[in-house]
Amino acid sequence: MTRTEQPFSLILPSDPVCKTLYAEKENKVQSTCEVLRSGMILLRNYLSLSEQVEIVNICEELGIGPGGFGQPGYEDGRKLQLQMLCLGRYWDPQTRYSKGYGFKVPQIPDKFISLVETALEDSQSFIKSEEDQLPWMSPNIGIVNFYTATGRLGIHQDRDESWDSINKGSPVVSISNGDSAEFLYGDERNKLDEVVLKSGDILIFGGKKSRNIYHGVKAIIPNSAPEALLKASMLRPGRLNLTFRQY
Ligand SMILES: O=C(O)CCC(=O)C(=O)O
Ligand SMILES: [Fe+2]
Repeated sequence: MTRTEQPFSLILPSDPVCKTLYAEKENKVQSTCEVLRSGMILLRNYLSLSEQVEIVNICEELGIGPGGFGQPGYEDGRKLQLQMLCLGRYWDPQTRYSKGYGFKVPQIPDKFISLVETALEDSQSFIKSEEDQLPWMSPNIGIVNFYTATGRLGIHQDRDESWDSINKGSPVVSISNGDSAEFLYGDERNKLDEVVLKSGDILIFGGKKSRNIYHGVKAIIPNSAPEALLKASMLRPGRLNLTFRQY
């Protein structure tokens, strides 16, 4: 991964007093649980405003430090259209999972581990049929992506984890913050459904039927982030997505 010349900051310069005031004005929207397909669950509005602000702050702290955000790319110079921060293990499209190069990869903060585990527990208790049930996992790797308004992520499968993890359908847990994304998914690369992932949503996909789905981010919807989040966190325009898995 090429480290950007200047460390990449998620946050716009702001007045700290104003931040606190907005963070206190919490207005939690009702969350819902939706089965998109067998093994694919969307927890809508799952995160409160203060949880979203905390996620931005934790990612900012890790992201501007050593081993922080960078724009990963290929040997031929092509780059992914996003800024990436790896947790637990380094990943880039060229070398896949590796130890990284000359910097320590930050560990997944405990806050994120417990958030992922709670979301997975909630999904498991929502799923009634044995056949559609999601296997348990405790995350040890995470990827944080920041997309600006022109950011996107090509259609791919998540298949760089261990054979054991993929084979048992260990779920991927994806947390969205900031601007919404048009997210594509399906069994075939050329036949995809679309769902809009919004700030505070958690998407989970796993099990035999959905762990290997093709998916990608078609587009970011500009100016769609909740105003309260922007005011409370000073997150720059764009989308912050965190995905967690067990290696
Ligand atoms: O940003 C997203 O919603 C998807 C991220 C993703 O697919 C990945 O990191 O593998
Ligand atoms: Fe992915």
